[in-house]
Amino acid sequence: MDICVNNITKMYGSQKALDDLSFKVKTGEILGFLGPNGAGKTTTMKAITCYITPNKGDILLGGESVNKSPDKVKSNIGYLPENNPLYLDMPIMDYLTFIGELQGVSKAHIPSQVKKMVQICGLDAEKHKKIGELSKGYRQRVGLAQALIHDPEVLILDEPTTGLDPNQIIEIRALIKEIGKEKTVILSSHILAEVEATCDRVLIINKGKIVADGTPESLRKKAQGKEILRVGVNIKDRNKIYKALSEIKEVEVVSFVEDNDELYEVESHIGKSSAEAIFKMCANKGWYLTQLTPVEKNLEDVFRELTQENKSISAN
Ligand SMILES: Nc1ncnc2c1ncn2[C@@H]1O[C@H](COP(=O)(O)OP(=O)(O)OP(=O)(O)O)[C@@H](O)[C@H]1O
Repeated sequence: MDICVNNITKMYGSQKALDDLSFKVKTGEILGFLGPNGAGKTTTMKAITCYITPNKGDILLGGESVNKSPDKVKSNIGYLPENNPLYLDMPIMDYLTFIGELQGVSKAHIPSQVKKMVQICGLDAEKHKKIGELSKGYRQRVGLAQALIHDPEVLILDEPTTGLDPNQIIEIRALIKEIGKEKTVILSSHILAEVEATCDRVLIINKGKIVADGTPESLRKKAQGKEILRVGVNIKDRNKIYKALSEIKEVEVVSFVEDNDELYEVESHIGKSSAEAIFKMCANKGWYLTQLTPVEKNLEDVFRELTQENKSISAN
């Protein structure tokens, strides 16, 4: 089921939490929603799930509007809110049955749906425990199970791995990827590795506006701009190498790499590549080239660049 967010603005008093925000998510996509604290991720998710009403704009889920048909929209959404609020005194099975009833699953189907969720979310070994007796990772699984109990087509997950240990994070990410094969998923995070590991596409939001949109790979490439090469030359006289590299016409900046007296970082002029000239120069001089590799910006650099300054890129 497609999601179309059309020009939504949300004000909290005089504060603009969302500023004319628009984006689309296609059926079957896992979209990572990234942004620093206060960027507007939770507000966007609450608007999609009809928990808040935007001051302007509309959101369509499979063509149904959050403004005109909120009940229809809600019936198609599974939501795991930030901090995963759960009834700690309830046993897992009772809790899932209760949520199934609230979500309008027919009485006849509730036992089989609960059983299915327990199986999909890997809760079988713990299913007779009270929620308060579970580890954080298992509580998160219960949160996912409650979001999925009515078999929604869209899943909205607000920071689903917050507070989990590294093993639990890997398990929950794998579970989300598996679920995402059949559902449209939006997942918010400020952990870059999370969206890289789980999502097909990334939206970066800052101050209520989209500042980047694309696959993790395409965003990295777009943000790359200039070629940066890591160059290794096995010659003791560093200044001699530095001077020779600096004199190559395609090269703009040469830097020493700390803690390694064989390595240099070479930045080319915009639109130029220095790799061939560096290779030829070393061959001509009889210098042994130990490394010539492009330095890739990672998503963390892209994120920092885009959320510190008012830049924006689209990699679609
Ligand atoms: N109920 C509210 N009343 C007033 N301001 C709010 C309310 N909810 C959110 N805000 C403000 O709206 C802005 C966006 O908040 P939001 O919670 O959507 O950000 P976020 O990207 O989810 O942040 P975080 O990563 O810290 O959870 C923030 O400046 C926040 O203080």
